[in-house]
Amino acid sequence: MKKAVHFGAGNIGRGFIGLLLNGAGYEVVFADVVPSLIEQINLARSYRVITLDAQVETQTVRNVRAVLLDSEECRKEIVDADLVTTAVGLGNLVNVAAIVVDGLRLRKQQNNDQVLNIMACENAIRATSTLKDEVLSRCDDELRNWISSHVGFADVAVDRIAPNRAGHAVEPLDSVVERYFEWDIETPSLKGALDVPGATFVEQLDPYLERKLFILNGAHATAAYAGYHKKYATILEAMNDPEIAETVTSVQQEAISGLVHCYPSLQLDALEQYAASVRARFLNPHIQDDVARVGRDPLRKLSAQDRLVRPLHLAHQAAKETPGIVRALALGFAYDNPEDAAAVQVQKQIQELGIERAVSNVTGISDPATLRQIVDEYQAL
Ligand SMILES: NC(=O)C1=CN([C@@H]2O[C@H](COP(=O)(O)OP(=O)(O)OC[C@H]3O[C@@H](n4cnc5c(N)ncnc54)[C@H](O)[C@@H]3O)[C@@H](O)[C@H]2O)C=CC1
Ligand SMILES: O=P(O)(O)OC[C@H]1O[C@](O)(CO)[C@@H](O)[C@@H]1O
Repeated sequence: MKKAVHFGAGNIGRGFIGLLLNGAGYEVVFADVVPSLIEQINLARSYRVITLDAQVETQTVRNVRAVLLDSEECRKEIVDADLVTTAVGLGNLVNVAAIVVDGLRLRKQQNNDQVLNIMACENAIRATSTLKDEVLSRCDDELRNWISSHVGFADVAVDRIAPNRAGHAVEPLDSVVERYFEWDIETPSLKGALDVPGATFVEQLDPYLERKLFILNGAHATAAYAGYHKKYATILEAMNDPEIAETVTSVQQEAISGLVHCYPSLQLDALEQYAASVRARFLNPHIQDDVARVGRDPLRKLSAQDRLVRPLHLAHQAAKETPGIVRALALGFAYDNPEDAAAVQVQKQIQELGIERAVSNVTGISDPATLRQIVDEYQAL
């Protein structure tokens, strides 16, 4: 049986990646940093994935095990794995990289000729490439050369909303998801054959990845920050507010104008259909998704290469105005949730540096006119 080591046994790890890999015939070994989660998985050896929809569907993922991230067991699991995947949060990839390097060193020592593919399923531009850089920076030349001929690092886009479990899950390991899913895998970087039923294999990932990150995640973050501003607890409540729904639609339209300009392979009609389907997914009445989950870590979400600032630049390249994204960014800077450590850091910057310098620091935006628009919008909130 093929074996996958998946780092991060959280919402998307269990509810999407683990589920699909199990369906593709892999034994899935989860690696996580939470000992109680490891114990629960090893005790149950299975878990449920519940689809939140008009017709609730419950699937059981069997034949799973778990190991602690920083353990000998975890390093050894990499020696004979066919696949390594992650869904740990972009900032945690550095910790995964350190363990993966140790595992690859062991794999090389044991003369394992079998090729391995690695995919980081994080919401970010080319997260696998980020992981690859972290891995290679920790290797000597010999290991680096071996890796280049034996290990494929394929960038991916993952599209499925796995909301907070609270309010939905019954059993401790239940994972809850929406019905829709898309997993796009960039083929040229793969080593050997990879067959995951349900995944989409593409030659060039960027259009797929940016379409998803901007039209879904950028719009979702907008709904979260606008919802928080109006004191709504969930995305559903926020999206039922016509003013917020209008801002979300504007953000999507501005992102689309930049995407069609940048990627001729993307068709306007198809993008508009995708955007409408995304708004319908946000309005799924069976999902209570907290604005705090969707808006989490604004320091990352408001940064230069992420879901709001990058589409803003693409739209500007297409000579389009961006009032929707400007408002979304202003709302992001107004997200002063004291329970979110990154939001607290953003607020600290605003207090210490003033709003204009904080916006420029966090977003990397240097154009004075754009900065002015964001600051004016923030001050008018
Ligand atoms: N929830 C969702 O709908 C989707 C999430 N993603 C991405 O997947 C990643 C994870 O998101 P969620 O599953 O929602 O978060 P989560 O918080 O539910 O799960 C993350 C898991 O990773 C574990 N973890 C943290 N650092 C680790 C490390 N160094 N090694 C191993 N495990 C570690 C945590 O203990 C937790 O169990 C994020 O990058 C997110 O952007 C992507 C698509 C959909
Ligand atoms: O996981 P992140 O990057 O913090 O952002 C949350 C986003 O990711 C998702 O959980 C899945 O794409 C969305 O529901 C939400 O927009």
